[in-house]
Amino acid sequence: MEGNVLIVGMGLIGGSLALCIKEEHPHASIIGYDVNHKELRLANTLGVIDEMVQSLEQGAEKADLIIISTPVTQTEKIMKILHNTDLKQGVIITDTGSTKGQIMKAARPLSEKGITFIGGHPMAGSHKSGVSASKKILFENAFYMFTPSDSAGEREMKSLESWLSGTRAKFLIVPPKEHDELTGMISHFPHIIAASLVHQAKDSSEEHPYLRRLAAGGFRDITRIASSNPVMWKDITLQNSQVLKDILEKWKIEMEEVIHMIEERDAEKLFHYFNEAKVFRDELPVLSKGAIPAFYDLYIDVPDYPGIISEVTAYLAEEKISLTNIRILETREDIYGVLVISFQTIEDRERAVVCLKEKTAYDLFID
Ligand SMILES: NC(=O)C1=CN([C@@H]2O[C@H](COP(=O)(O)OP(=O)(O)OC[C@H]3O[C@@H](n4cnc5c(N)ncnc54)[C@H](O)[C@@H]3O)[C@@H](O)[C@H]2O)C=CC1
Ligand SMILES: O=C(O)C(=O)Cc1ccc(O)cc1
Repeated sequence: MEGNVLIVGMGLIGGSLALCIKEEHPHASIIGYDVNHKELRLANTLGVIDEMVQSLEQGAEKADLIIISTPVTQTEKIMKILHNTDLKQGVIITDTGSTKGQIMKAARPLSEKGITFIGGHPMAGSHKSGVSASKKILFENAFYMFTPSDSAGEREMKSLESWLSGTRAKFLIVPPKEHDELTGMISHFPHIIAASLVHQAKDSSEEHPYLRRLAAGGFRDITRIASSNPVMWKDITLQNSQVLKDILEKWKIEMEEVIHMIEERDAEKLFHYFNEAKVFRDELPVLSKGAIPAFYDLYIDVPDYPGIISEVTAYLAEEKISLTNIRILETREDIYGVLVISFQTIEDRERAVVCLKEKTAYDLFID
């Protein structure tokens, strides 16, 4: 497709979408705008955008597609500004916000003016933020949810799907209420729980100086999302507040029940509690991307000598296998540790196994 695409908010998601659109539609012009001039200049220097503008209006007036990828409270403000801006006939406005109910309410004045707004939410991302973390493959095979407003017809939906076809995501239309209930449960609520686990561990670390070192393994993994952008999560929590309050009330009751099982030393109920969770979790699809992206870990039992990490990563680099994270698990005092490398896809991990089996004699484990 050809035309001008304005991306407002040149962070992780805006940058990744810019890369996807440019790859699929090389003749389109990608214009970037961000209140953070440093981030905007970086997007330009990295070649993520073709042009930068100094004001929202300057970019909006010439855009055929406007993508708002800012924290959700800002998205509402930007929609108000766009409502009062002279836009091109036929422009499509979409967003990438993690909440949809309040944003779709804010879209009504735009629809009443005949401007097409299609709510959007790519269900993939990372705890990292900023344009330097953006990647073309971020949304591959992930769900991308749309909440079209009344002003969006089939033609506009098709046009937006074409613009975004380079994401290689699976498009899905859902009503805003259902969107917020679903994401509240499987994305927003887990973020609150991850943050609360870290808070409890922090309190406990004052009493137990070893805690920081022991928390370096599994605890670090299950709380990874607590390292996400706090501004973004403050906004999401405020916008999806009713859904989250209801879930947290249920969670409080469930935790009371767990306390009761422990006090009563009720082995059978405790067994069922863990077993039901295991059965449901084990049945979840493993190969598709969910709301919280999966990372595929490979454990490598490495000997203790300097330069071991660079040796292993060099083998992977030779085969052009990209990794997303690397760390040492220090679970025992007497051994150097296990090297854990995370990959974004199961295929990358399989290639890494083949490569390391060929080039080293280290034991490899997959969880
Ligand atoms: N991070 C993630 O994994 C995912 C995030 N989202 C949603 O996408 C949106 C963007 O998230 P990220 O890219 O991760 O955030 P980010 O923090 O990487 O980027 C946001 C950018 O928006 C800019 N910005 C803030 N207010 C602005 C304004 N008024 N005008 C112009 N620019 C402004 C910031 O300076 C920043 O560069 C959020 O609404 C978030 O809920 C959706 C899916 C995944
Ligand atoms: O980093 C992670 O695992 C995430 O949870 C990414 C994410 C953040 C916000 C979303 O609305 C969707 C996905």
